[in-house]
Amino acid sequence: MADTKDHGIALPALVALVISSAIGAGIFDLPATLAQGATPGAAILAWVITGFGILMLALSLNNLVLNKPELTGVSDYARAGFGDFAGFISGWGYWLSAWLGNVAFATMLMSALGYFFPALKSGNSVPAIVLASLVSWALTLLVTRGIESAAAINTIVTITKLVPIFAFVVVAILSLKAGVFTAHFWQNMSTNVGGKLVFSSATGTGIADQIKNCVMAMMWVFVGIEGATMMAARAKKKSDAGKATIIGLISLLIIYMVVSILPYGYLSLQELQHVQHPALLYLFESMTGPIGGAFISIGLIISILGAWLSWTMLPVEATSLMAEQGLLPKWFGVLNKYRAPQHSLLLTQVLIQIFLITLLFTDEAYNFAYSLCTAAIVVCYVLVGAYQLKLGLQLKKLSVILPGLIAVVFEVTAIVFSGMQYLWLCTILYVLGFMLYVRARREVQQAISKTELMMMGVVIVLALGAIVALATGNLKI
Ligand SMILES: NC(=[NH2+])NCCC[C@H](N)C(=O)O
Repeated sequence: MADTKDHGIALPALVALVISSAIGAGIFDLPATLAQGATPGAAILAWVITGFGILMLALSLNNLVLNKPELTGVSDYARAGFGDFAGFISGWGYWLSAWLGNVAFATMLMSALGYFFPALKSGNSVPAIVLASLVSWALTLLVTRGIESAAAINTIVTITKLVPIFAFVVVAILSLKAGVFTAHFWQNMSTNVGGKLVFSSATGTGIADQIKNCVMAMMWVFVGIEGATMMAARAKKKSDAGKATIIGLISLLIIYMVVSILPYGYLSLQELQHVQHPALLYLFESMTGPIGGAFISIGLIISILGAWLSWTMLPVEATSLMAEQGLLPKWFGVLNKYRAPQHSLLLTQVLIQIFLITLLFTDEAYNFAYSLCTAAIVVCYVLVGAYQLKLGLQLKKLSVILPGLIAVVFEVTAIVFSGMQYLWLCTILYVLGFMLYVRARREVQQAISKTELMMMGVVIVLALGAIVALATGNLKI
């Protein structure tokens, strides 16, 4: 295979792709999300750890893309490495994650609109849920009518989301009150490292707990990186793909760190914890005035709508592929006259609708939705890392083994310590998947193996446990 393609994507464009595909809604609330659980010192440490873990995942994906070009989509790696059932587990997780993330987008979009229309502010008031549902149905309808995201639209969306973020960074630097930042930062670092208390009772926990509090949010903002690294296969030069992944990820890490850490130098921790959502918007408003707030809010609205549209198309691509592979019933793959998988789109939208309604009953709608999204995608990420690890062991090559191994260890540790309850909730949605899987296997006349049955059994028991825990109030959402 030639190393250079004539029509491939050049390095700068690839880097931009990696960056813009991960930035959706998360960044716009990062300062408050992190301040709720950590002091700046702990947050920086958490960024370094998460950044490294995700980098290993990205490197694994990159290696797989280049060496297994015949495989498409994240779930294909799981299937190639560990069989059909693993492929199903990964694909279903990816699909769940995609639409659960859209629920988070919905709440964030409403909060952003709340800047202009206060009734929507909380993100999960009745008017907000009604409007979010309408937007969601509209996007689904557009995709059902065969709309494809045009390159021109993507460029506009990328610029409109990056400009406000950079404006925020510049203004935040100018607004830094050196005293606030340095005092808090070092004070926390030293007291934390000493294993004792931090300056605020609100985060009166040790450094390990503070890191734990950040990890889900930090992983959430990196979701989407897998799509961009897959695009790397279309690079002009093969070697550019790896470079783009690394440069893109490090740039992203820097942007996230700067955006989330600077505000610690503008407001005290207590104030930061109580900033309205989306935090970036209200921080910018307080730094520059109401026009500044409107500016960020419009950037945010466009960013979310753009990301939401692509995340409406992505999950049904996954289910179509699964239908083709006999992992889901053929019903999922049926295309309408616009070549869109309409059944799958409709089912996804109905589930989003149900979830949007349940948000009325949670206090932390946004946190709840993004944590579920992150937990679900961790399932796919672990399987990607595991496949990379398996290939590395076969090749006996440390440079292949290490990224896979570290990615697996990072993802598993992160979810065990930070998001177990969300993963547990996801098992309920897996039960729905199993019913479809069993049907699909019958369609392609494949028997379900004993191991598969056993694994399903375990998940079903866990799911029942989750339902009981929810009903008895032992599992809080
Ligand atoms: N709908 C989704 N599944 N979105 C996942 C991407 C989230 C993105 N990283 C963000 O920060 O907003």
